[in-house]
Amino acid sequence: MIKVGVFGAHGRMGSEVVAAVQGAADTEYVAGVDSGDDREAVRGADVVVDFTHPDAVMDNLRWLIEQGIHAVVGTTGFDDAKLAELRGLLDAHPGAKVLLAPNFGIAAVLMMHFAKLAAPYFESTEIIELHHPNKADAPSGTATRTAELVAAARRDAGAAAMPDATTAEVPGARGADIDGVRVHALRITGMIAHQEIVFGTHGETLTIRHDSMNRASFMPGVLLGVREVAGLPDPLTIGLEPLLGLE
Ligand SMILES: NC(=O)c1ccc[n+]([C@@H]2O[C@H](COP(=O)([O-])OP(=O)(O)OC[C@H]3O[C@@H](n4cnc5c(N)ncnc54)[C@H](O)[C@@H]3O)[C@@H](O)[C@H]2O)c1
Ligand SMILES: O=C(O)C1=N[C@H](C(=O)O)CCC1
Repeated sequence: MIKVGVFGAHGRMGSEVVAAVQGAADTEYVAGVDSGDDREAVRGADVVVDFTHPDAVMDNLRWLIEQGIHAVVGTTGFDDAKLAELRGLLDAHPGAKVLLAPNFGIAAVLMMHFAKLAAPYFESTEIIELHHPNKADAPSGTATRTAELVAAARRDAGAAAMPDATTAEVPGARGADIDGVRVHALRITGMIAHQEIVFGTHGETLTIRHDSMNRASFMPGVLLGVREVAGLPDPLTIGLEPLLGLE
């Protein structure tokens, strides 16, 4: 049995994770920790799953790594500075492994993979992400990672800069520039998590769309992470792709 703790246990995602861990045959739920609770409650866990807040996650990870507890992290809002700090912490405290995935939906991971494959064949690519209005970070972690994957695939293929004649712009009208890829973030009541990647070339367009209909959709990916994290080859793994044989 894999002993599992949950940080953010009272939240929208954390409560789904508690139910998934309690329902799986090979995992044992140790404890849940939410804002203000003592993290000591998860001592004894092999793995802690973190779905908290971009402002809280680094402090949680520092503690877990110092205790040698593996972490499966869904919390978003990671930038280069946070990733560098995380790598430093893992170097200083060998033992704990961290799996950090901006999206645990298997179909969402496939969407990112397909976008990476398509990117070199199109002059233009833009991303539209649509989420519920309670989300703290924009653009989403998924959109940011998709933009980075598209940009890297275009660079590897020697693609020219995307055409864009805009010279007069109301700030924000063209979205955020992530590694040269425009990302547009919508916050819409009633939605959960959705994304479109729109590709265009002469006379043809391609749109790849993914929709999460509920938060249970993320649980197969979270449980896969819980099962695999201890055996991952590197201290830090970003994205679920290697666990699905996609790279
Ligand atoms: N990777 C994925 O597949 C995926 C899917 C959905 C959401 N997310 C991300 O997960 C995060 C949480 O999303 P949510 O919708 O569940 O948010 P939420 O606000 O519903 O839940 C977050 C919970 O964390 C708690 N919390 C805050 N600080 C804490 C701390 N220091 N220790 C313990 N608990 C703390 C809050 O009280 C809250 O209960 C966000 O960053 C979101 O973008 C990722
Ligand atoms: O609900 C959220 O918040 C989500 N966040 C992730 C992101 O930022 O990509 C994944 C989808 C849901």
